[in-house]
Amino acid sequence: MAKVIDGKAIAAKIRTEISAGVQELKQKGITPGLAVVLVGEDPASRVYVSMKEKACHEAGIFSDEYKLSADTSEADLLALVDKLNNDPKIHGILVQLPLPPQIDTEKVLEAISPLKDADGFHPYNVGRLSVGKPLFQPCTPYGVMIMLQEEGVDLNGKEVVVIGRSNIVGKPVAMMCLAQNATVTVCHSRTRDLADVVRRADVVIAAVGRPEMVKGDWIKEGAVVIDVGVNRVGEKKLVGDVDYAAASERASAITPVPGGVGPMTITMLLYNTLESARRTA
Ligand SMILES: Nc1nc(=O)c2c([nH]1)NC[C@@H]1CN(c3ccc(C(=O)N[C@@H](CCC(=O)O)C(=O)O)cc3)C=[N+]21
Repeated sequence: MAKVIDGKAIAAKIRTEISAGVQELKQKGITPGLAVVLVGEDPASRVYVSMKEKACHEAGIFSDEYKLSADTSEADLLALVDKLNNDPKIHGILVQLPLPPQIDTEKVLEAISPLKDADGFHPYNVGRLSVGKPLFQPCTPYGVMIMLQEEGVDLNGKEVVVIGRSNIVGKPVAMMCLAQNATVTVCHSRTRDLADVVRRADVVIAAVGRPEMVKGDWIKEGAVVIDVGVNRVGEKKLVGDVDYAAASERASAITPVPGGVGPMTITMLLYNTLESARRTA
């Protein structure tokens, strides 16, 4: 039976360190500040935004929330981003995705100052990561790397298989694993014989967004399984991208959903905001 990697516990430990860092900075007269911008009424997004606000509050980080109506124009959103870029109280800016169709997402992400880009989605920060000189690293993949580190998983020379090639998780986590000398394979919907590719993996990182797509018999005996999926099935139930029960029979360690990668995502957002404030000090 696999060891359960307790994301909540790791997140709690790191949040304690972040709170201490925040207090230290406050003594120098700087309060880290995060601006979160939500456009529209998507109920899931609202939940995430309030979780971020609560987490900031607990860590002593100033948080400023902007809730804009679903019909907000691109120009109005760009004007708000510009205002936040120039606001000295704000060290991190996050524009919650997805954005409504009248707004060009790339344009907005590129308008955020790369020095306040707490999500790490600006092409400047994407480039910094891919040349091995990261400034802001995207929160979910960063959280995955911290979990592996906390579990004592050494990636040097290991086979990592990433399932999913999104800009938010798949691509950046592949870069991060490469930086730690893993042999990285990135799979996607066109990958042939996906099950066989996954069977090679010492570490599987599933980030496709399809409930329980990764089957237990795809997992090599003793592999580490990181499940980034957060799929709502039915009214309330949350499941990952991995068939957890079956995969646990073969893996040496596995992240649950919920309580795995999710809590780490918000933790790394707090961390990025703190680091950004430190850089201004
Ligand atoms: N610009 C931007 N940055 C984001 O980081 C971003 C975003 N847009 N849009 C939406 C997604 C989603 N996201 C999550 C954060 C925490 C949990 C989390 O803590 N989940 C808990 C469960 C929460 C529940 O029960 O719903 C868990 O997995 O244990 C999940 C998902 C950040 N996102």
